[in-house]
Amino acid sequence: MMQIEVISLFPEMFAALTEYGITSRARQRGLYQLTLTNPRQYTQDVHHTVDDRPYGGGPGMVMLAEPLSAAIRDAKARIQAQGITPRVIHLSPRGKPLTHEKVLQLKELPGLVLLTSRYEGVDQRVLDTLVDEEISIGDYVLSGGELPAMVLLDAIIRQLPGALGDADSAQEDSFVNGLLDYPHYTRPEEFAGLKVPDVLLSGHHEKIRQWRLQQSLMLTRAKRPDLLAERPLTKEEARLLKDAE
Ligand SMILES: Nc1nonc1C(=O)N[C@@H]1CC[C@H](O)C1
Repeated sequence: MMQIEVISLFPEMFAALTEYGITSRARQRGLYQLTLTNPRQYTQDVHHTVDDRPYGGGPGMVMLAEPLSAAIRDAKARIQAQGITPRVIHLSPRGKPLTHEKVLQLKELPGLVLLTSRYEGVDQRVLDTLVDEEISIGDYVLSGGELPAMVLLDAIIRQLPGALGDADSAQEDSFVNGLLDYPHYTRPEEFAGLKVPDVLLSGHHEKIRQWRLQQSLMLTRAKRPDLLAERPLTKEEARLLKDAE
C-alpha cells in the first residue's frame, strides 16, 4: 500500500480525491493511504502564523520554514516508522514538468511526502534541507500547490494495480503508447447527423485495431508532432501513417 503524506494549508481540498471516483475507490480498496497535515498545527504563536514578509522586500508573502519543516519531518517519520524512506516532492512552477513517464516512476515508490505551497512560495531553506525534487504541472501560476498535488496524485493512483477495473483500463489511455488517444464513440449510431465510423460497427477486431492506431498516429501528427518526433515508429505504424496521407 502506497503511503502518501500531504502538507497543505487547505487539507479539505483533497476531498476531490478521497470522496469521488477512482481515487476514492482505490483508497477504500487499500491501494494507498493518504495522510493530510496542516502546517498551522506546527505554529507556536496565538495567530498560528505560517507566512511572513520576504527578506529583500517585494510583493507577497513567503511561507515560514519552521512550521513546514516540522510538518515535513513528522510526515517523513510516520513513513520511516514503516521501514520506508519517502521521496519528498514540492509542487512548484520551478519544478520539472510532469509527464507520463514521471508518473510511472513515482507510482513505484512506497512512500511520498508532497509539500504544497501558497503565497509566493516557501523559504528556500526548506527546499535546501528537506525537499528531494520539485515537479511542475505546467507553465502557469496557480494560487496554491494543492491542485497540482491532486493532479499528480490522481495520475499516480489510477496507475496503481487494482485501481482500474477493465471498464476503465489505463492501458488504452493517451500517452501509454506515446500517442494521443483515438476517437471514442458510443450509442446512438447517429448523432447530430454524424454516423459512427463503419469499421467500429464491423466487429472486425483486427481492422478496428488498425483503424484506432492510424487515428492515434494522425491525431498525434496533427496536434502533437513533438511527441512523434521522439518516438520511433514500427513498420506497421509507418505504413498506416503513410496510407493516411
Ligand atoms: N504550475 C505549478 N505546478 O506546480 N505548482 C504550480 C504553481 O503554480 N504553484 C503556485 C506558485 C505559487 C503558489 O505558492 C503555488
